[in-house]
Amino acid sequence: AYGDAQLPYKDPGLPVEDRVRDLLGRMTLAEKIGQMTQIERLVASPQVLKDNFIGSLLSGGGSVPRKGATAAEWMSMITDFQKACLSTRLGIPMIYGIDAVHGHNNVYGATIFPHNVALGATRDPELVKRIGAATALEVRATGIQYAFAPCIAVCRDPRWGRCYESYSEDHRIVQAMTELIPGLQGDVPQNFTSGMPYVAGKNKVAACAKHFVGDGGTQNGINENNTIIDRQGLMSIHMPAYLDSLRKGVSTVMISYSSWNGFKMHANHDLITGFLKGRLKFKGFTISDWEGIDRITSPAGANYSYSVQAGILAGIDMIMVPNNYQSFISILTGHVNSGVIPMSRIDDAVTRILRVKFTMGLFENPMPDATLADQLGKQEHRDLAREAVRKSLVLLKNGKPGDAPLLPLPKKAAKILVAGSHADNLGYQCGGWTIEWQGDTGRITVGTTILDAVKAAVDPSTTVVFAENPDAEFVKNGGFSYAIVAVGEHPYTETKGDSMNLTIPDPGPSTIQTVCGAVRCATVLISGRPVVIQPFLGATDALVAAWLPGTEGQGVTDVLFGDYGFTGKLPRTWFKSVDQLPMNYGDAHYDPLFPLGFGLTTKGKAY
Ligand SMILES: O=[N+]([O-])c1ccc(O[C@@H]2O[C@@H](CO)[C@H](O)[C@H](S[C@@H]3O[C@H](CO)[C@@H](O)[C@H](O)[C@H]3O)[C@@H]2O)cc1
Repeated sequence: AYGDAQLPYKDPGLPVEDRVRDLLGRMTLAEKIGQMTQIERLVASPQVLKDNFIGSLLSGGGSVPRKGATAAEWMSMITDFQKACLSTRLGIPMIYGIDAVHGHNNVYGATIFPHNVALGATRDPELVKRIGAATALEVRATGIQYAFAPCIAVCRDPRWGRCYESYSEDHRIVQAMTELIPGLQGDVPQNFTSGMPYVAGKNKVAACAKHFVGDGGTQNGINENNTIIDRQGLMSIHMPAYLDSLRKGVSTVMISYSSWNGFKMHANHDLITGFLKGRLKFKGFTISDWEGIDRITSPAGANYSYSVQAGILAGIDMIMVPNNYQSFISILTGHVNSGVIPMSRIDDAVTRILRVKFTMGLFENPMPDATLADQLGKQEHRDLAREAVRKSLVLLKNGKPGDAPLLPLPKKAAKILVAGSHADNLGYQCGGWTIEWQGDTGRITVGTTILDAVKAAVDPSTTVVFAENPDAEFVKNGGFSYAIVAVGEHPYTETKGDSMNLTIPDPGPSTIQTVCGAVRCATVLISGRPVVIQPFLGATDALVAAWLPGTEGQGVTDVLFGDYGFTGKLPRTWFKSVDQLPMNYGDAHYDPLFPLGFGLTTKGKAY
């Protein structure tokens, strides 16, 4: 065999397309299919990667080398897998993907940024770009080169369990927030051709616009369900952000579990091949969702042979299997050998995958860069997250009718009460997709709770009392100058978050009634979406929609105490009743409690 130097595909001086063509021409069918196969780390081993020529791995939600694993331990895992892939005949490096959807959220000690709904409330694309850049560094701190972000769903019904992963009900806001892509990947160069993949090197990561297309439009917000809308509606609401993503060089597009008018997206050749690849000229690679092709049939997996055929022929290039890779590989091999799937489809998929790997420099820098390990949870990133929290909070009420505004609160007071289930719970304030797939309760990682932040913010002479759910006597007799009450939703992810009533769990509402019935109070609502608030809206003096702020709770107190003013604007309509849903800005029956764009302001010392 040639030495490395003589292998054209290994020559970084050659144009990417020449390297792709040379390498593709050398590959066996097994090596090609291996590149199209993404497996979960839990079923991977160096031997499995070598034997099957696997081209990609992932961590599903919560899938970590060890609970609390350090950056070094992550890098060590990636290094072992990569060495195996590089030891194969052609030495094609693997790409490792993970859901870094609000920071590097699977990883202990990572900065956890506010979820997308909060970022939509900031109306600040430049901030989102900076978040992307910080996230890329923290992902690279673990040796990982690929993030399954941004989710550019346009959530049209807050009953959807993933609505907090959507920047807004307004596609224009979602389009603006695709700035996360150049943050993650780097800015595309001059004379860039829309649709080509782009990643600016080893401090950046490949991004993934998801979930193509119409994931946020399912009926009644039922996860993975059916988006019933005409073509004009699909193209005007759910598609625009994909055009922005392609113009910004997004390297991959993940296909949605949902259906469009009863037709599974994972089997939709017209939209994947005809529109995304044909009309929009997308040249990166498409990737299925987790068991996405299995779920083409009902029940899932009922006919995996058909699932493989339909998904690959629709134009999906990489399959997030993620576990039964032997079955996937043997069935796909059979389909090619029998002519059910033409080699040209396989070559198109592998061409796209190799194009991304060559473009991002993976052949030149396949291994983790240990010098980036200290980027994980870096204070500079936490400060950025704190800024994002400040800018995301939406002030819905500030003082009862006839009363003076309550906010900003004085830092100097004799004694204040902090109450509520979400006041001292880092897991609750981070929400789903944090450390565990479904999120968790308690001090799950490094961060600052709202209570921690209040204690740090107030004057040293101010006594801070915490009571999670105090009784009326306690509050009445406590001599408190005012109270801060933090309550809201418990963490959820995907289907587990689907809700038909959108109420917050007890004792949230009663905690508000009890505390605010006895002392002037500011309620901080932790939720992934608008929820039912009428039961306590009259009782509270002030009400702040804080969404899912993440680890940097000081962003909340920065605006509560007036160091900064409230500037956030609702990225979603706040309904009066769930019976109105779906109800979005522009609907004929639009009759909100608070409209899209609503947000009271206060003056802060800083601005
Ligand atoms: O054993 N069970 O009970 C069980 C239940 C549900 C499962 O379903 C699975 O659960 C999660 C387990 O990690 C997976 O993340 C996905 S979700 C999918 O994952 C991608 C990769 O993480 C993300 O980029 C996408 O944005 C997201 O839509 C799937 O729904 C799996 C197992």
